[in-house]
Amino acid sequence: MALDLHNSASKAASRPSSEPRESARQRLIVALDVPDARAASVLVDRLDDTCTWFKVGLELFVAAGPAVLEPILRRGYSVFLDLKLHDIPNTVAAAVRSAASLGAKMLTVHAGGGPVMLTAAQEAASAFTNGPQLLAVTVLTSMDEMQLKAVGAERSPAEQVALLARMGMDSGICGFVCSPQEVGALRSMTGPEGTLVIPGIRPAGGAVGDQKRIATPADALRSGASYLVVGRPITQAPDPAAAAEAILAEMAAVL
Ligand SMILES: O=C(O)c1cc(=O)[nH]c(=O)n1[C@@H]1O[C@H](COP(=O)(O)O)[C@@H](O)[C@H]1O
Repeated sequence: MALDLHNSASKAASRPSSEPRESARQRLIVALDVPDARAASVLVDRLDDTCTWFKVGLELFVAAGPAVLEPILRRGYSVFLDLKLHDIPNTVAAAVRSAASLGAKMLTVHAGGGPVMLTAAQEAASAFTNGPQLLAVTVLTSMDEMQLKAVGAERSPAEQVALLARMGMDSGICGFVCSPQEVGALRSMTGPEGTLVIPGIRPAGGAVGDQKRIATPADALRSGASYLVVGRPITQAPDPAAAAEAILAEMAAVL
């Protein structure tokens, strides 16, 4: 069922503002990287009040389908649909149209798909009044210089991110996903109106896992991030709500 909840009261809007924790809460996106809708529902329950955004990515979307967004949206959360679309322009534009009515506020495409694909995706998204904002994923935070070389990209991650972001901007896109290490440079390129969504967030001393280009929540915000995407440091913590609160406190301290 198509949902249009953009005009309904959001979690953020329905609560009194108590800056700066409230500001932090509105900029924290928790990645629901779980295997099924039941696990997602349990996490959303446990994290209530610690964030206003959830990210639905490939693991959950492939397992549970578009219907998994519905209960999250009904509870007033904003949804970032992270499908990282990357295909020929016609196919990506069609997928953007299919995703546009699901109620998500942000949707990812891979910048590596090239300028024609990005332009087609942006044109498809722009045709929807309440469609999602497109975010172009630049260089995955799990890639370092060696892995970039392995796929034939000779530039450093920072140079490659800048090249892809420039290409995205030329295609009409003003939202990007990059690592916290490039967010400052991208902020200079986009100015204040750019939406910079930043994964690769690791509280000091926490497990890094497969991420390569990382920084702490405070450093990412200081460098100019609009939103922080956090998965395992919260979702795999023994007490996810307490882990989220600690990240909110760190964010709030620099806001
Ligand atoms: O597009 C993304 O969200 C994304 C881009 C990127 O470059 N790196 C990255 O980690 N992500 C996503 O951000 C989340 C990070 O999860 P954790 O590493 O568990 O915090 C995952 O859901 C990734 O799919």
